[in-house]
Amino acid sequence: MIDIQGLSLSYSGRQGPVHALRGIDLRIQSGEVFGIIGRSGAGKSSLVRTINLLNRPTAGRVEVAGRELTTLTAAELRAARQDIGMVFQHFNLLSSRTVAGNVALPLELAGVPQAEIEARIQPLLELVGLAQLADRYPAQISGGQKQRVGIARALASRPKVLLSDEATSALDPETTRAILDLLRDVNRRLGVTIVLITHQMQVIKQIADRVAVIDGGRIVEMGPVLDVFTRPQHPTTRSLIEEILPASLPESVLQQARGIAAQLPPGVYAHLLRVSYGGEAANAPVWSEVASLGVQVNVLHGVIDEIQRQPFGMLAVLLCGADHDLQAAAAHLTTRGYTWTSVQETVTPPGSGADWWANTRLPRDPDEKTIYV
Ligand SMILES: Nc1ncnc2c1ncn2[C@@H]1O[C@H](COP(=O)(O)OP(=O)(O)OP(=O)(O)O)[C@@H](O)[C@H]1O
Repeated sequence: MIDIQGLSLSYSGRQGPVHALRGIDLRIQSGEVFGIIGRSGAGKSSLVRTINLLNRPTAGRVEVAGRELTTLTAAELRAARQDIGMVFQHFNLLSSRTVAGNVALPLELAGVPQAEIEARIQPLLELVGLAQLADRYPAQISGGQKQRVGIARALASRPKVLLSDEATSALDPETTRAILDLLRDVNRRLGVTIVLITHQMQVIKQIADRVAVIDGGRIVEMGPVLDVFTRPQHPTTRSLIEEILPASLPESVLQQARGIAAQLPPGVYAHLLRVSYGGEAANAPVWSEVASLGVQVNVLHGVIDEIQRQPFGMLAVLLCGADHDLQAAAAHLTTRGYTWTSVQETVTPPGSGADWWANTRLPRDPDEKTIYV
């Protein structure tokens, strides 16, 4: 549905050009909900505004619904944009028009006959749950309701693609969930492809099928959401996921781990792991299997949730056992499709010194210091 190749965009700034997009390649399938996430300034808005050519790229091509947009004349582009609806963070409603009047506006501008406009408006308002508020003005409705108007307006021209630029960033968490549910519903019922820009992993987790992580105008990681959550590869992705389970374990959890570790008999070691898993991997009775290897399991902290109706978990787990049993336990987690990293230094009991850890020979994750300590 969307095919982007070699897309670059530079703005002219006071101190020379600003390279907002640097060679983006992206293919989004028909019917997908595709999330694009990144920190402030990463290039998200630049990218989404280039997909409907509100920004004209410096280089590269943008194909939407089979049409290469950069080659179209102004009139052809206006026609092509009927296939692309857009939802904005701050709703962009006309305060002088009612809810129904706002939804009708793009159809009026496109010259759709009045009778057809009236026939289209009511089903749209019903779809977004605003059938009773058609005659209210924007000042008389809530933020969530305003965004519902924005979504109905974006759908009025029956687009194939809906671009959502931080559509929920101005809303509270509960309203955010409701609006994301609505977008999911629109995607399923109408088959509209949705491209969703956000800086929040929670948003991606709730609604997206696949996600691209953008950083410095480049896509640094891309994949199905569950894979990216359970096996993040890029530091930016990892830091965005920390929104779900923070990088620093609470001091109380570390104290608990230290307390347990301090009481272990000679020859028994403690190893604090941060473990993540998702999908099929959640079906196995992993912790009882690890326990049967002679390793004590203490789940100290974490989240268990779902992504795309599949189980997903991120846990801080203290494993205690003999050296070779700990190694077997870690290998077993890997076999079962769990990913893990060590949180070592933080649980070393005071006074035990380096030797205490030197005796545990679990392989160390090279990134461990940058992640979960
Ligand atoms: N009109 C402009 N002129 C010059 N530079 C711009 C312009 N718009 C954006 N930029 C710069 O381009 C880069 C990407 O900006 P963009 O707005 O796409 O990022 P973003 O990821 O959407 O950020 P945010 O979440 O803060 O909106 C930034 O360095 C920004 O300062």
